Amino acid sequence: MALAGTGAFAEILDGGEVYKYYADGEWRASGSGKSVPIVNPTTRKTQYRVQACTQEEVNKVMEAAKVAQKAWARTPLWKRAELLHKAAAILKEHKAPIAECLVKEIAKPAKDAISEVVRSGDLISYTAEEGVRILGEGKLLVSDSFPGNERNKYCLSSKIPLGVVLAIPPFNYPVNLAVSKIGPALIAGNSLVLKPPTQGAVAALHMVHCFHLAGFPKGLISCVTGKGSEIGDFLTMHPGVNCISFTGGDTGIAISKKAGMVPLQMELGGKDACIVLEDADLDLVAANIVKGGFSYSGQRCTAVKVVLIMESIADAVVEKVNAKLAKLKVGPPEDDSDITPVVTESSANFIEGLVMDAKEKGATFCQEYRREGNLIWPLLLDHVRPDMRIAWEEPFGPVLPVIRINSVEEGIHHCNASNFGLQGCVFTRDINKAILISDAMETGTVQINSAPARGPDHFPFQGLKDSGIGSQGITNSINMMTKVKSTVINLPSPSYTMG
Ligand SMILES: NC(=O)C1=CN([C@@H]2O[C@H](COP(=O)(O)OP(=O)(O)OC[C@H]3O[C@@H](n4cnc5c(N)ncnc54)[C@H](OP(=O)(O)O)[C@@H]3O)[C@@H](O)[C@H]2O)C=CC1
Ligand SMILES: O=C(O)[C@H](O)COP(=O)(O)O
Repeated sequence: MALAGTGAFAEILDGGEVYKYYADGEWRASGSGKSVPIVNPTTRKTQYRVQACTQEEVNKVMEAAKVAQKAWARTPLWKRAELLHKAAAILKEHKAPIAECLVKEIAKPAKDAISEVVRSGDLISYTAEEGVRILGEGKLLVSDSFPGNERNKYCLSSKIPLGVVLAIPPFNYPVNLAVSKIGPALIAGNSLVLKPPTQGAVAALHMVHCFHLAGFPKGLISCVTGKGSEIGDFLTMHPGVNCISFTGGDTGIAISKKAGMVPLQMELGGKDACIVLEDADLDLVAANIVKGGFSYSGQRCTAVKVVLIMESIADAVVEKVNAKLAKLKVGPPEDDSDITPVVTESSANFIEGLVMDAKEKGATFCQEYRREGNLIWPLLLDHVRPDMRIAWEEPFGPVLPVIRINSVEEGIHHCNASNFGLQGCVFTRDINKAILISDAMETGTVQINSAPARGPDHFPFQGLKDSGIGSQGITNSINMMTKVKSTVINLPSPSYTMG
């Protein structure tokens, strides 16, 4: 049942073929007269079209954002939170049409699509509450805590907004990884310009409309569409931008080199390692390798991307994983398949390249390699060696390499030799060993006895090395979208309270 672009969302399409972009509180067609096709990964046919916005339209959006932010900064915290709660409720109320967009644009399984929207509403509400708390207090410092000073100065320090935040989320969570930036930016008193991924842009436009329906001030939130390769640099290098929050691949590394003197929040690629010790619960390991490595067809930055398993238990675990992989449902996202088509043909081709390289170099194929269009059947590659590309590169697909190790040190070495440092996980019944290994792994997060995951969304989430800059997670995102202001009261003479 076609839900996208109808009912409450009809004005985004406005009876046309091309979804409009959002600026100054209204839906607009771009003056470029051009549009960007969004190809359905399952049918490989154009599903939707969005505006190819112009640089002039970006300039106007930035000007409006700057003006709107000044008024928004004078909006009481409770009022900001109230509007965010309203947007969250509207988002959850309309989860069906937004989930339909996720199914059609990024082939997200229907149930996962619904849960992404609900999770996003919960994230917005949690952010509203957290923001009221942490932004509702500051610090008072007295001068005499520093040697040689009397108590004749009071310093009041508080967190104030940065200005205009540019948010750029990736295709695989175009709603959740957008609101994970939008919520913190708004509660902190900033305005927000969103450039959604092309694949996922219509889901993002529907999400933006929920903020529109909630009644946010005109110009405070904008959403410009267009290929990142065409409009991206103009956005990230725009003088009107005071902060960039980006989630995606190594594009983020290039952006960090081009951006001006602005705070950057970068959540980039990952090669999350799963280290399995001999005393691990092998059924737990197998379940987490399958869930961690193959959910959403491996298209998660926190997916398990390499298994480093002690030789003595490798056969047993590989057998258990293969048995579970055989039971996964492979097909279209509408049928709630476990494995659905990857997002683009170029992504499928990249994955195939890694598989063929592994084949040439002698990896053991636990399943026949099978691909139909963008649909790739789950594939476990055993006896992978470090000279194979898949030992190091991020397939972002349902293909998982297993490297057999003979010592924990070997596993830690491989994990730390990666350019990535997002998450990792270790399976063992010995908590002391787990802590030692966690401390040794150069990653932002280590999961003990579970697969890597960003959620729940209030946990700090950060990438080291090429996996990112700064930290996400609701509290850390709110804080990084503020700066500190100090106001010092100077007394004519020292004054001490007598107690
Ligand atoms: N660390 C994390 O939390 C996450 C990391 N990722 C990583 O992202 C990658 C897959 O996501 P994907 O969307 O393909 O990543 P990309 O880096 O290709 O794109 C991310 C976003 O950047 C935009 N973009 C592209 N080029 C530019 C540019 N020059 N300037 C500004 N923005 C630009 C894209 O727009 P457009 O779509 O129009 O090109 C998209 O909105 C994987 O490497 C994955 O590991 C994904 C999710 C979460
Ligand atoms: O980047 C991703 O792919 C998401 O951040 C993963 O989120 P999740 O681990 O909660 O699915």
